[in-house]
Amino acid sequence: MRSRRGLLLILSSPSGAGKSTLANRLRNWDPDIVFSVSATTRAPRPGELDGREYYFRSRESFLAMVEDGDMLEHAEVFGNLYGSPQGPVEEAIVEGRDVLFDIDWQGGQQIRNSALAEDVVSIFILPPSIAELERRLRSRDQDSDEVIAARMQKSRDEISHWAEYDYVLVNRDLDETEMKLRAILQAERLRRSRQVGLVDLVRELNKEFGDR
Ligand SMILES: Nc1ncnc2c1ncn2[C@@H]1O[C@H](COP(=O)(O)OP(=O)(O)OP(=O)(O)O)[C@@H](O)[C@H]1O
Ligand SMILES: Nc1nc2c(ncn2[C@@H]2O[C@H](COP(=O)(O)O)[C@@H](O)[C@H]2O)c(=O)[nH]1
Repeated sequence: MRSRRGLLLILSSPSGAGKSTLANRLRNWDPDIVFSVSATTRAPRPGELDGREYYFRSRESFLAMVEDGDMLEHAEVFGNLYGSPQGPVEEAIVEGRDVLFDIDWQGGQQIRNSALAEDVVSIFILPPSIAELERRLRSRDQDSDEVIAARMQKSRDEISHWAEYDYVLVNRDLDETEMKLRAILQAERLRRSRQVGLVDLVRELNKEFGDR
């Protein structure tokens, strides 16, 4: 067992700013991080696998999970339901493993207002410009013009929640943003660790002072 509870690292941003890309990079850097696989009623994109990117569920089965109290948070985003299953999150944090969420501002608010609030570190990712946000959504080449237009329209609303987050990063250069994310995670881990050996070390240091 590790000397601290795992932390809940929440990434939010307008659609296309780079959350999923950054989340994948962070997981490659530290494979011990648990990614919270959300459930959604959205249809899978080409290449997405059930249980890897999302648990793809019907509306009925999603609502049954909510009804059974199995969701830590859930929200309607761009006309579909999305939610974070609670069980894997609780398991991970008692094991001292950190959990990474790629969720919208509504989910971020719900987790910050939950019993797990003390474990949360929240990060908002801003795009460098609206034109670049649209370019990224188009470059992903996975959504129709209609879906992209709807996401662009909602981006203003998502961005209006930036100040609710502990950290705000502008994702200009991917390598630079990844380094900043790593730095935040390392600092927050240190801040929360109980530093088990510290009391003994300080006793030793004081003893050395006494011997001088
Ligand atoms: N700093 C960057 N510079 C250039 N392209 C980027 C940068 N960050 C991400 N991208 C690209 O932008 C596109 C959108 O990124 P991504 O899918 O990670 O966004 P997202 O915030 O997870 O979107 P959604 O909320 O819709 O899931 C991808 O094609 C990704 O490769
Ligand atoms: N509140 C929640 N929001 C979620 C969750 N999983 C994903 N999301 C957000 O939805 C949008 C769209 O995602 P996409 O995969 O369809 O592009 C994006 O902002 C995600 O962050 C969740 O469990 N809860």
